[in-house]
Amino acid sequence: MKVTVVGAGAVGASCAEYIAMKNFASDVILLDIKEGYAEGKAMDLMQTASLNAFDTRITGTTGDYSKTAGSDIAVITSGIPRKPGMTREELIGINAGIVKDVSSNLIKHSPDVTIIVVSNPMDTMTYLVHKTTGLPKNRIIGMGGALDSARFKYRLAEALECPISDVDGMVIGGHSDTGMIPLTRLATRNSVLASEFLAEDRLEQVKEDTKVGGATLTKLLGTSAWYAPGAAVSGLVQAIACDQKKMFPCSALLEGEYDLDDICIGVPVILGKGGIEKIVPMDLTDAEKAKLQESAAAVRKTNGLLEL
Ligand SMILES: NC(=O)c1ccc[n+]([C@@H]2O[C@H](COP(=O)([O-])OP(=O)(O)OC[C@H]3O[C@@H](n4cnc5c(N)ncnc54)[C@H](O)[C@@H]3O)[C@@H](O)[C@H]2O)c1
Ligand SMILES: O=C(O)C[C@H](O)C(=O)O
Repeated sequence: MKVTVVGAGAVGASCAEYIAMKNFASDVILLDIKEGYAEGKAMDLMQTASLNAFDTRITGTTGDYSKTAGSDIAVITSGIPRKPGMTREELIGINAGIVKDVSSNLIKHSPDVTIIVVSNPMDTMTYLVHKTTGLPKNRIIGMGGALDSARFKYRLAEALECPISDVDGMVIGGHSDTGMIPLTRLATRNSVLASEFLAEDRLEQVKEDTKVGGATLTKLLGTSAWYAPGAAVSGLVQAIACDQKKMFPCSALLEGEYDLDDICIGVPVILGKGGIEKIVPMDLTDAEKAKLQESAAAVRKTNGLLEL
């Protein structure tokens, strides 16, 4: 199993590290345009192999796509991250060109690849890859909801004063400060609804803290987060590589599902060796349906800025 990670920055390197630590891939290729950067990150990570007991070979390259040839899965993390006070949508001007160029180079060398898009604004970058590459829709996946759901569970456990392993919850919708939809109505602690333990205003606070999860970290760190994003991507990669049939909310191209068409946005999907093997329908309330339509309208507005 060969996995390419484009962008050896904060998220790319974290993602490569988590993939290696899980020890399911034979090769990880790290590619960056900054001279020597990916080679340096790869060497540093390889020097953890004996310490962390993994056999995955991590190889770095400065822009040589021939090294990525025959990749089963590729992760696109190349592009600029936001600074405090910015929205993800403001990154479109620089990142759209990078993502378009990178995805076309990847496919030239790995025509059967499954692409996971991480670069922001992620839903729009995922849509861009659909519009410009011609890859089948099941093989283009945007990562956002897996991360947002992990942050939701963190906030739920904080409010419930319980271990994170006790809680379950999911975030659907656009990967943006305003577009995320943490499904508080369905959140549970060991099958008991979170609403049995938490007052409505506390659940509302959990929802709001989840939505600004990325912005909160960006303010604290001066740039956006990388540990949880890297871990979330590695989970998606593993589900595909190991044909796990695992369910994650991911940005998927919708063609009528959830009453949405020609848009990539976060909904629950099953990931296995076929990439997105199924888009899972959900019984949403009218209010949740309306929120999803509102979130989609915002994603469409950003998609409208693409030069396709
Ligand atoms: N979808 C998500 O949930 C999520 C989570 C975290 C970060 N992100 C996004 O991921 C992106 C990367 O974030 P980061 O913190 O790793 O940034 P970073 O600056 O640390 O790393 C980005 C890397 O991309 C490289 N790069 C730029 N253009 C390239 C090209 N054409 N080819 C190859 N490499 C190129 C840069 O040299 C740099 O090393 C940002 O757009 C960020 O907003 C998304
Ligand atoms: O917040 C960001 O800009 C990066 C990423 O989308 C995140 O949610 O951590």
